[in-house]
Amino acid sequence: MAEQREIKAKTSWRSPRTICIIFLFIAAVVALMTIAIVQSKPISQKYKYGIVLDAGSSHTSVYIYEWPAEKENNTGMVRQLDTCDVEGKGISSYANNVSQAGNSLKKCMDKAKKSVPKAKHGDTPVYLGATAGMRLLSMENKRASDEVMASVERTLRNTPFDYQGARIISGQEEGAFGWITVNYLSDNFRQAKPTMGALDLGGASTQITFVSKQSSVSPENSIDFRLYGKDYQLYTHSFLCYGKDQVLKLAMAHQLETDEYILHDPCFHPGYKVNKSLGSVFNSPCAKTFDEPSRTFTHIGEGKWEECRNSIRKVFNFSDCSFSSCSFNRVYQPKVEGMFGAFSAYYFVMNFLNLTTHSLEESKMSLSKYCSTSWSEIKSNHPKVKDKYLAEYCFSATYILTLLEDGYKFTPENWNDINFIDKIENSNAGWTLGYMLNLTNMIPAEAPDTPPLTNGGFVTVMLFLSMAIIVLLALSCKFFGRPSCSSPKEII
Ligand SMILES: O=P(O)(O)OP(=O)(O)OP(=O)(O)OC[C@H]1O[C@@H](n2cnc3c(O)ncnc32)[C@H](O)[C@@H]1O
Ligand SMILES: [Ca+2]
Repeated sequence: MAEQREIKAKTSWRSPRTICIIFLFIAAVVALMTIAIVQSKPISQKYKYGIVLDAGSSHTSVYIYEWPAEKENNTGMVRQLDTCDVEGKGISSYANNVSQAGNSLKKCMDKAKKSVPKAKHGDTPVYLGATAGMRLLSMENKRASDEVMASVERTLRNTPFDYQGARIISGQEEGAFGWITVNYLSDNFRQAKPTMGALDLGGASTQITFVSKQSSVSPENSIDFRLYGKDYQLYTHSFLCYGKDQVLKLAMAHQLETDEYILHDPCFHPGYKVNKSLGSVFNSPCAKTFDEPSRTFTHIGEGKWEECRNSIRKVFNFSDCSFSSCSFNRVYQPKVEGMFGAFSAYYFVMNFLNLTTHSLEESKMSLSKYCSTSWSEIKSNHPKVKDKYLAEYCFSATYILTLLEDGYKFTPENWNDINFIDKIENSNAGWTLGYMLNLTNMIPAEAPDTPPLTNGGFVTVMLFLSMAIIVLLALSCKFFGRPSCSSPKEII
């Protein structure tokens, strides 16, 4: 009897050992469930979408972005899902045929309807930003510019997407959002890495944006951002009329001042000879208007690189500067610092000429040789490239080198800090992604909360707790000696 009582006392669930095991068991189960709830996010990946139309001076592109719905504040999460190049020229070319401006976008918007899942159409914001071509049109003819914008707005409102606006963005915004894009795609914000500057060369304007330690003496060139808990002071400037199409007009207009009938152009290949209308040069507010725009002149190539560079230098004013330092045209610019990403026409041109990894001196030598090559040889070497692009590569690359070296003051020593880039992680470098991230509040000023454990830590804790539960279960079986825990043989 006494022995039986002793066994009973030993196996009683009130014994300190049993209470301890039960307590540990409950604690382990509670801990396991709490961690699972806190750590786990919904496993099904729900995506969100956004569409931005880049209505540039030379053409319009539609960019469709995608990101996991529950991770929108994590940088590096938005990716470019699809793009569509609108057929024809930029929307500013529809000044005399405004209704076609909106119609020109329809094919690409139909493509966007296929890229974004139907159920998400209504929740997908669509934005249109117009750049330098429309800035010039609005200076020249405000009414035509308003009508073009109204026409594109009508088309976008007629899509199933969530229309959020169509506007002409400022040069400052264009520069700053290009900088946000390249640094977001390089994950420089979240990792607090040094940022890279952004160089954008369009058809009608060009932008330079970078973080400078020198405090800005010119408020219109300065933008402050707080991103992911870090302050950034940006220097930015957009030069209207210094995109590569407008600068070509400026350079030709300068040369036509001496002879209005024949233009012997050192920036075009020997053997190039084309009759052009004066209007094709003087039809922009960037170049003075001419009295007889329909009269023609003969454009003759000479292929002399040194002379080409000298003629391009004439479109810059390097002399007057009322600040401690200037780029050109009396615009303040601190010394360039750090790495740079150069995109759009910088990339198209330097990539075509295989100059993206050359030093400054090598680029000059190579370009000098290329410019002196005859037009017939150039054409036969590149039968598939558009004549307009092909004829202009010598001019465009000479302009790029002059802008970077004489304009922005890059030197042979820091030339290789410039990376000529098209895409980063499959997304195009350009202002559109930064614009959308800003309008959807997807880059927070402060760093967002991170999960309490890393994935590795989470798995380790879960494994440990699971093993603890199994051990506790085994122990409790042993101590209570309950039949359900015994082997089938023992039960029999
Ligand atoms: O920023 P803005 O000034 O409004 O102009 P854009 O947005 O239309 O300008 P892009 O960057 O699209 O293009 C810049 C220039 O490069 C030209 N371009 C585009 N693709 C090219 C290629 O493959 N080779 C040479 N030039 C090209 C284009 O015609 C423009 O003159
Ligand atoms: Ca552009």
